[in-house]
Amino acid sequence: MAAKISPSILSADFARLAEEVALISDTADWVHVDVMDNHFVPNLTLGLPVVEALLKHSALPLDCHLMIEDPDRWAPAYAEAGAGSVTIHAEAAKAPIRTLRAIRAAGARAGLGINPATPVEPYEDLLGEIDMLLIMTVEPGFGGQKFLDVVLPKVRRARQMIAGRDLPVWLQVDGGVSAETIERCAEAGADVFVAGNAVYGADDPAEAVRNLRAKAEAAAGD
Ligand SMILES: O=C(CO)[C@@H](O)[C@H](O)COP(=O)(O)O
Repeated sequence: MAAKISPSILSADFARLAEEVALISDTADWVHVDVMDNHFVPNLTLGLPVVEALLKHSALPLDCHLMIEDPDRWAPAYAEAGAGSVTIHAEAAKAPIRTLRAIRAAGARAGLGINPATPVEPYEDLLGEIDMLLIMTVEPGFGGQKFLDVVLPKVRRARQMIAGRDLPVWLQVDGGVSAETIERCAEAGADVFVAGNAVYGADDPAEAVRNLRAKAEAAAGD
């Protein structure tokens, strides 16, 4: 599958979100929105009202990543609001199958996220319930952290699991993805790349997205 780039607005100027999203709307595929509640992760960002507002101003679908303690309660509302994709964390969800089905029933793609130290194997049987598996390549909570190479073998195993079941599940990596690290992620089998600092920290965010895509596709042999 061709690489998909999902710039994270965590690294954008929160006071100018619509303009920041417009900067990448011609070159990116998705807009990654990090919802953090200061419980599941030690940071507080934004929630449903901001997502609803942003939906009216984004030409690209929103890829909402819920880093919150109670995703079972909140995830369906993001899908109903019009998010293109809603990802819940395996470590937080108490009823993941019900919640993933509710996300799909509301018309969004359902994502399951796992932290760097969470093994992927226990979730193999859930692959049929999801459209995307998100593997964190930093500890969740903040942008601008160093990429964790130690997670790459898990990305490789996840790709094998998905291929083994012949499922159309996208494999997303999130955290520390940059022009220096994206090739390693693509070689390991990732096909959706979240990048915050590498895009919004660049002088030309649109060009940064083009560059990331070119590197990912070259590494994947696309
Ligand atoms: O979910 C998170 C952080 O928890 C990410 O989406 C970051 O926002 C990615 O930012 P960079 O590491 O690419 O700067």
